[in-house]
Order: sequence, then C-alpha cells, then structure tokens
Amino acid sequence: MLHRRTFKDGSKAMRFLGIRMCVLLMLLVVCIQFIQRMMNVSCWLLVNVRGPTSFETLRTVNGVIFPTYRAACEELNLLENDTLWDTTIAEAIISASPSQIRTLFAIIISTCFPSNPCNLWHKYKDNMSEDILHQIRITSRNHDVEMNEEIHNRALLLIEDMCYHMCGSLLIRLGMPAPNREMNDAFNRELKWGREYDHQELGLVVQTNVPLLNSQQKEVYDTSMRAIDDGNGGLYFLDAPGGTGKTFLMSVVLATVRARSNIAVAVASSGIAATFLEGCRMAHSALKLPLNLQTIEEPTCNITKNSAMAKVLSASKIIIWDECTMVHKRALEALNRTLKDLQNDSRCFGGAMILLSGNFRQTLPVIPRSTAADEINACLKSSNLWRYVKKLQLTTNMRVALLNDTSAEDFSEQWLTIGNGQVPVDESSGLISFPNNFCNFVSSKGELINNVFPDIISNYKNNEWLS
Ligand SMILES: Nc1ncnc2c1ncn2[C@@H]1O[C@H](COP(=O)(O)OP(=O)(O)OP(=O)(O)O)[C@@H](O)[C@H]1O
Repeated sequence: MLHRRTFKDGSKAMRFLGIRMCVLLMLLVVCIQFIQRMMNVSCWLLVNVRGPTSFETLRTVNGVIFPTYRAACEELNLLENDTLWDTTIAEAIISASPSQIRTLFAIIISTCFPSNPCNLWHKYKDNMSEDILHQIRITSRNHDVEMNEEIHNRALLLIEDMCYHMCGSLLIRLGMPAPNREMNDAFNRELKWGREYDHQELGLVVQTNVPLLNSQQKEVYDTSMRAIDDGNGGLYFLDAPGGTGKTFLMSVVLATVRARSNIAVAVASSGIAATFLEGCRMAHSALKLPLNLQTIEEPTCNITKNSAMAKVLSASKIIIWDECTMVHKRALEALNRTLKDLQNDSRCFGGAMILLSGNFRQTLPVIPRSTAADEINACLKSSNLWRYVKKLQLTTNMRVALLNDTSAEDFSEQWLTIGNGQVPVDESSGLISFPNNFCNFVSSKGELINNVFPDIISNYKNNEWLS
C-alpha cells in the first residue's frame, strides 16, 4: 500500500478529487469489487486518467501500456521519488556496518514505503552484503572470492527476516525481489560441497604431490589440466587396475582445481569409493539419478535448471566419476542429457570435462534377475557415448613399486590375468579356478567375515578398530 505522503502534490490531487467527486462516486459504486482488489496507486490513477475504459487504459501513459499501476504512477510523476531514502542510505554507508545498513534498509522498506525499493536494493546491495562476503573469505581462507548472486541472496534473506518481524510482510509484498530460500539452503550445501575448501591446505597438497606423480600419472594429470584450461571439455576414461594410483592421481587433480577456487565435482558409484576422494558423493544422490534406470529408455537427472545442483554442475570445471564401470550406462547418458540441457550446448556433456575412472575387470553393473547379456548391454562400453571416450591409462602398480614387495607384485599380476579373462574357464560349470597361492581360501561366508573382521561383534562401535 502506498502512503498518502508519497504523492507529490496532495492539494492539487484533492482539488481534482472535489471536482470529479460525483463521477468518482459513480465509478466507485460500479467498480466496487475492482477497487477492493486494487492498491491505492490504482485509485490515484482513476483520479488522474481521464475516462478510463479498462484496466489497460489506467496503465497507459502517452500511448505506452505499463506493466503495473505503480509504474504508470511513476511515469505520470505522481509518486514522490526516493531521493530522501537514497541519501539516507548513502550517508549511512559512510560509517555504518553492513548489518546496520541492512537494518536501516529493512526499516525504510517496511515503514516508509519508498516508491522503488528495488532500485535502492540494486544500488546498495553490495554495501549490505560485504560482511557476508568477508565471512566467506575467512572461512574458505580464499581472498579471491567475489561478490555474487548467492551472497546477495543471503543478505536479502536477512532483510526479509527483519521486515517480517517489523511489519509481518515478506519482501515480495514490499515491492522487492523475493529471496530464494530454497536456493540459499540447498545452494549453501552444494556450494560447501563444491567450493568451500581450505585453499592453503589444498595448495600444499598440490605442491607436495604433483612432483611425486610417476610419468604415466603426470601425463594423465597434464592432459586433464589442459582440457580444463582449454575449456573444451571432453569425455575421458582412466583405465587403471587396482593399486596403480588412480585415487592418488584424482585427489591431486581435485585439489589443483579447488585450490584455484574453482568447483570440481567428484562422485562415485559406490559409497565406499566415495570415501576415498575428498568431497566425493554417491553418484545417485548427488546427480539425482532415477532409481529405475533399467526401465527408462532416455533417463535424465532430476535436476531442474534453477536448482542449486544445476548451478554447481554448470560452474564445475571437472566432473570426476569414480568406479563408473559399476554403473548402468543410462546413468552416464542421463548426465549427458542433463548437462546438454543445463548448458544449452549440444556438445557431448554440454562441453563439460568428464573424467571417468573405474576398472572393467572388476564388478560390472548388477541387474537383478538378468542374464549375463543384459549386464553386458548395461555396461558403459555398450553405450553410444563410449565412442567419444578418450582413454588414459595407468599400468604401474604403485603399491608394488613403493613397497618393493615381490609378493604384492605376483598378486597384482595374478589379479590382472584373472581380470583380463586369461584364466581358463571350466566348460561344464562356467567357473574359473584361482591359482593356489592367490589368496587365503575359506570354506564359508562366516569364516570369511571372521578372517576379514575378527571379533567384529565386540568391535563394531570402536572407531579406532574400524579405521
Ligand atoms: N605417485 C605416487 N607417489 C606416492 N604414493 C603413491 C603414488 N601413487 C600412488 N601412491 C600410493 O599408492 C597406493 C595405491 O594408490 P591408490 O590407492 O591411489 O591406487 P588405486 O588405483 O586407487 O587402487 P585401488 O583401485 O586398489 O583402490 C596408495 O597408498 C597411494 O598413496
């Protein structure tokens, strides 16, 4: 509601009102329901616009139809301008803290009804958000964080809370943009996951670990960083048998990107794999993949364009997907469709840099009640995206190389032979036999559990034992 004092020339308006009293009364009677729904602004338009025949005529000034009655009033110069409030805030920012400026602004918009609070907000939003930016810079130990939409949104939320206390109105009812509450909560969470890292610590990790990379790892690292820096994206698959240092390498890539204040998204197909990489999450929950991938022909991720996750994915410099070989090919295809849509870019994955890692020698997608053919069909290699994959390889087993342990070397070779399908298969049973010295054999599941986790019953709550 506009306050009467906001009209520039009250006496002129009242005189006008007197002359047209009869006409106005008639109009008011005829349009009683209409007037009840209107704001004061429209009443003043009724007074000032001659012979209105429709809502549109009321909003038409000099042949231009304005979107709101307020805008039409402004054009007719019926509203007091906001110079007073502008000067008040401008004076306050010289000495007041951002939180005090927010309070002042909340008081102005809740009780003084400036004609265009949005303009004031856009003019002073940086001054009202400085403390939030400062706080983020301190917590992330990164002084390069710039003022952004999310920080303004947080300031708006604080202002809205104050206005609600003062006059029981949300910002949208006070002529202000509505803060995005959902975005604030979800984006904070996603952003924390994506961006808020200790940059000094990450810088140290990069400085220490990059020189340790072996030549193959360094090649993969350089290729990934080049693709990120070029901004051309691409789909890469890191083929690395167990122990070749892919987790080590991916951690260095993630740290490098995050140390530069960029977002690097890491997801993994299994919970246990997700624990090995910093800030890594389960692919299904992070990418909001449908649970029934087998039954949907062309799935997409349940991520809307305005969601926090969409913003994180769009802003990320690299998306790493660990243990991707375990996932149904449609999961990757869903991500491809979603990224194309989010980025409005028809290139593969919308031009994003995707680094897949996994091992086809290990568990493939598990499809309940299916044949081996179904599982192979669900495998990533059967996806039409596979032809775009650029393959990167690690072959040196770092566990063996670092420990100089010959038994570990034998084990890794046996492991590769099995994984590469080079062990003869028994025709009748379709099973293979492990070499005798391959591992410790057990005769039951219970014995296996007891060998791997001895006395788990008394230790399952003991963190030290579990770690
Ligand atoms: N360049 C390196 N310098 C020092 N240590 C390394 C290097 N690469 C790997 N390692 C170490 O080698 C071990 C195996 O590496 P990592 O766990 O990354 O391998 P992986 O390929 O992920 O294995 P798995 O698939 O079995 O989990 C780890 O202890 C890791 O810290």
